[in-house]
Amino acid sequence: MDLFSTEKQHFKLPNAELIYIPNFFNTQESDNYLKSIKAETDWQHDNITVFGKTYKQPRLTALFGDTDQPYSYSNITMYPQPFTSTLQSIKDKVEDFSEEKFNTLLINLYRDGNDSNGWHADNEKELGINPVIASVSFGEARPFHFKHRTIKQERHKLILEHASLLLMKGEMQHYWLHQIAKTKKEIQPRINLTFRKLIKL
Ligand SMILES: O=C(O)CCC(=O)C(=O)O
Ligand SMILES: [Fe+2]
Repeated sequence: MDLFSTEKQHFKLPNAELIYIPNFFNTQESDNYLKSIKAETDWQHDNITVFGKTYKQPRLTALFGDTDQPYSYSNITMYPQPFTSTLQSIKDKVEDFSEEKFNTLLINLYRDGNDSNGWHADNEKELGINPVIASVSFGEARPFHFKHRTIKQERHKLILEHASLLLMKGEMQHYWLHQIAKTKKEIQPRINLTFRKLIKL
């Protein structure tokens, strides 16, 4: 099922709340953000270990934070860099809209259709119970697939367009998995920023 339309969308799903805002930023500023974040970020290309085998992660990443608290997922530990003024101004706008405070930002760079992000939930302990995650997209539109862990007919996709904001809320990270799949299409790079709030455990 395709839930997408061009209007601001508020989806009330079983065990999740999703809010999608196309054109949260204007096109011109988003074009500039895409270029400057891509060029100015010190990208990492980490190894991940899945079922005992080690691979290069199929995308580049970077972590930014207000604190020096590291963030660990899939056997990777990332150490934050301080927010740049560009990233801080994006964060301010996302915080104003969402009425949430974030202290950590994970950025993904999907260089082309071979880059992806496999099925997972953002359910690390340091995100707390029912985290709000704010996800900003610049560049090539990519489908965001999400599926309920136990209600098998609950499988959806949302196209995350250039300049958009997606808020994931409620119990989403407990009951749902999400992914960005590979594609054979010739596509341009995409940058995704996920703002998170890490708590001290
Ligand atoms: O690229 C996206 O839209 C999703 C990124 C994501 O799920 C993550 O970094 O945890
Ligand atoms: Fe995620």
